[in-house]
Amino acid sequence: MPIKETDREVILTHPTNDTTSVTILKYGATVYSWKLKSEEQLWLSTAAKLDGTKPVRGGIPLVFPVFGKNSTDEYLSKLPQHGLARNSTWEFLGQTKENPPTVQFGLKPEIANPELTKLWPMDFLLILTVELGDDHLKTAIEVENTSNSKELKFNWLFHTYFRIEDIEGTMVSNLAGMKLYDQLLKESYVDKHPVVTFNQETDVIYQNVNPERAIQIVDKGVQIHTLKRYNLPDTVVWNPWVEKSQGMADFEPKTGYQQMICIEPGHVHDFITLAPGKKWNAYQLLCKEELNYQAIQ
Ligand SMILES: O=P(O)(O)OC[C@H]1O[C@H](O)[C@H](O)[C@@H](O)[C@@H]1O
Repeated sequence: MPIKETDREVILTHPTNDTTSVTILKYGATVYSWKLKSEEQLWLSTAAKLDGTKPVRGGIPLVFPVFGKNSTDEYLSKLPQHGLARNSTWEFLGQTKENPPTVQFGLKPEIANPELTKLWPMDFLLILTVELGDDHLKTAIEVENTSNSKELKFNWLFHTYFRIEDIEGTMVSNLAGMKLYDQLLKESYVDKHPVVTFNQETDVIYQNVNPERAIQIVDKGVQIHTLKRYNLPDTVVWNPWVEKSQGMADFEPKTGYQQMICIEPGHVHDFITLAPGKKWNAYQLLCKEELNYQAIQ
């Protein structure tokens, strides 16, 4: 059976290769494992909570309707960091395609975390589509404003934790020349480095990253992950390094920062505003590709 549903999660196995699979927790509709030919592609903390008591530390948490902690909007400012989608149990809507196996999950205020919808009383419908290819994983989101009178203002982001061998031997390509906001320095500048490398805590938001650029994670000259995006202009690059990892109770092992890098495509630099009845769509596609330095023209 290519699709297995339990109370807690949904597992898709590729019909022509049973060593390729994806596991999605209903809590947060969080993809927490993606295996390609038996090899795990995503990082998951060994202390991650999978019981719905906390957002998952690892995999692909979904960030909506606000990225980070907002301090200006009347309602969004009341929500916890990264909003309510990752702390709500989504409804499994079933399978929509046999091959590549594709499933959908839905979230609306009636089933979302009631403590949080009380703070942000908006009408919305989210549909997450997860497609497991034999060589890719695509996660697509549709946001619908189901109100007939009020605008819907939101951010969206796929908080993707990639598994890597060694952060100090890792480079991220094709972000060169992009403007970024450094969340630690609280400063904006243009990144002129040909590739991003890591030797300390990193928390930056690249803005308006050309949609045709594939972001590649390169380990000692070898491409290990390629990330493509549709309708997601911003990209957050995050590694907590030593001290920040120490401070996160659900981040284990404490040396785990060496084996992970978050590359998070989203729309977070400003808000999307949807008129009543309108829909907005976006996706990320994770795959493997030849090295292609598009940033160096
Ligand atoms: O600890 P969390 O709420 O899951 O957030 C984890 C991280 O998410 C993003 O990458 C932000 O840019 C970081 O500032 C934040 O620390």
